[in-house]
Order: sequence, then structure tokens, then C-alpha cells
Amino acid sequence: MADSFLVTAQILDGKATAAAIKNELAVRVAKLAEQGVVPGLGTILVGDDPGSRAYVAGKHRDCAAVGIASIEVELPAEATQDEIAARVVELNENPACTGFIIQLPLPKHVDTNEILGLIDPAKDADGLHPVSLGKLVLGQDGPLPCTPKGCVELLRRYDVPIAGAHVVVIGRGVTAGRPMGLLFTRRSENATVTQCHTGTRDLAAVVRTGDIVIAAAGSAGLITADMVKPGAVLLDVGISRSAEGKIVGDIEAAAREVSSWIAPMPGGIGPMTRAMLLTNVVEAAEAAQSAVAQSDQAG
Ligand SMILES: Nc1nc(=O)c2c([nH]1)NC[C@@H]1CN(c3ccc(C(=O)N[C@@H](CCC(=O)O)C(=O)O)cc3)C=[N+]21
Repeated sequence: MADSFLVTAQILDGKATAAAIKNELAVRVAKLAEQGVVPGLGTILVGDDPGSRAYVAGKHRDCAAVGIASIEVELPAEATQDEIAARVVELNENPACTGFIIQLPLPKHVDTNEILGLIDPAKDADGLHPVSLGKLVLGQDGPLPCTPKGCVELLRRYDVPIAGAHVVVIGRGVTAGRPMGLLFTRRSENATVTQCHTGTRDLAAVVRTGDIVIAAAGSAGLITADMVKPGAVLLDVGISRSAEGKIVGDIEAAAREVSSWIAPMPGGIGPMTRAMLLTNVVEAAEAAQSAVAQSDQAG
């Protein structure tokens, strides 16, 4: 009954969940340390966009909290393709760096795909290397893109059912929308996904069919309350800034009154994305360590 949802949605608290995940990771990092392994996250930041700088700083704070070492590479906005490529190769070869990311977007004069393709797939912490995305398509194990992985993890930790749900994704960007559809349609998630984008003819009609609506368009207030099926679960992934510099999501505030659960922006998927980056770094270090232990045993 629609009326039963005319109450404010319960919050999928990404900040609290990310904090719990970080506590779990700290234990795993301590175990690795006992075996002499210290995971190290590298970041490459090009230019001085204040938003990007703040995200990268947040990632390094997270690392410190969990016991992961961090390696910060910064380049000016004018850095050439070759200069950026050289720093990627450097991190590929640096044994202290077990995983790294290139903060996106890169300046316009840079060929982003070429740079992403230079990352050693074994050190791809973001799951955005073509090999990692290919593995996701093929159903092979590999690092998963952090934002979609964070969406699945948040829903799981609140016992929101995913299997069989109709998930409507709005957006097809490489970090969020595109891999979102790939993740939610895996056998292990088993959702039915409709991927919407700027070419979608009647967005409102499609969104209204969603049991779970994941808004990753980066268009402030795009999803309005009237588009939401009563009782739907909403994940707000889009990030824009208002004229006053406030963070605004893709989902208008009034939509909370019709939904059952919402991951708000901020406080929802952003912190989960960061927690999944740490998770990818720890998982890769654990996999490398157990491979070493096994070959030691084989003698
Ligand atoms: N290679 C690459 N990988 C990324 O994962 C990546 C990227 N490039 N470029 C930019 C986007 C954006 N992104 C965010 C992560 C966390 C928050 C986050 O934690 N936000 C807080 C608010 C932070 C604040 O107050 O500024 C929140 O939602 O509560 C936001 C945005 C990762 N991205």
C-alpha cells in the first residue's frame, strides 16, 4: 500500500558502515603486518581541482586510520601525457606501492584511457583498468570498481534484498554507472538492471519501475519524488555543488518521503567508495601474500 511509505525513508548510513569496514580492515592489515607485509596505496593527482584534492586527502586519511602506507604523487595541471605516464610506470615498479589509483578526471589534454591502460593490472586499486573491467564482464575474480562495490556492500549490510529486484541505474560513466549494471547483473547479485542515460526517452516512466534506483548521473535533483515507486530503495551516487558550495545529490529531498531506504549524498555511497578502495588494496595484498605462502610450501 503506497500510504504505508508516506514516512521518511530509513537511512542507509554509509558513513557508519564505512567506519565498521575500516575497523575490520585494520584487523586484517595487522595480520599482514605480522607476516611482514605492509600494503601501500599510491595516488596520482594531476592539477589543483579542490574537489579532487579533498577526495585524495580523504583516501590518505583512511589509509592512515587502517594501517595502510600511502604514497602521494602530485603533478601540475600542465603535466604532459608522457610525464603522467612516467609516474604510472614508477608506481608500477615501486615495491612499497601494492595498489594505486589515478584520480579522475584528468585534464582535458590527457588521453585518460591510455593512462589507465598503463597501470599494472596487479596494482589496479580502482578496478578501472581494461583488464579488470574485462574480468568483471567475464565473471572472473579481480578488483571491482569501488562505487558499485560500495553500493552492493551497503545494501547487503542492511539486508536489503538484491536478487530478483529491478534495479534502475541512471548514468553510464566509467567509475559508477557503467560498472554498476555489470555488477548488479552478476549471478551473485542476480538483479535485473535497466541502464538509463541522457538518451533515455521517458526517464520518469522507467525510474518508476525501479525497486532499487541508483542515481549516478551527476545532475542535481534529476530524480524527483513523483518518479519514485512508493517503497523503492534509493541510492544517491551523483555529486554536484550548489552555488553556495554545498554538496547536492541527484535525488531531490522530497523523494525520501516515498521511499523505504535511502543512501543520502553526502553520507552514503561516498564513504563506502573510499572503504571499498581500502578493501581492494587489502584483498590484493592478502592474495599476493597467500600466493607467496603457497609457493614457499611447495618448496
Ligand atoms: N580514479 C578515481 N576513482 C574514484 O573513486 C573517484 C575518482 N577517480 N574521481 C572522483 C570520484 C568521486 N569520488 C568520491 C569518493 C568519496 C566521496 C566522499 O566520501 N564523499 C563524502 C563527502 C565528502 C565531502 O564532504 O566533501 C560523502 O559523500 O559523505 C566523494 C566522491 C571518488 N571518485
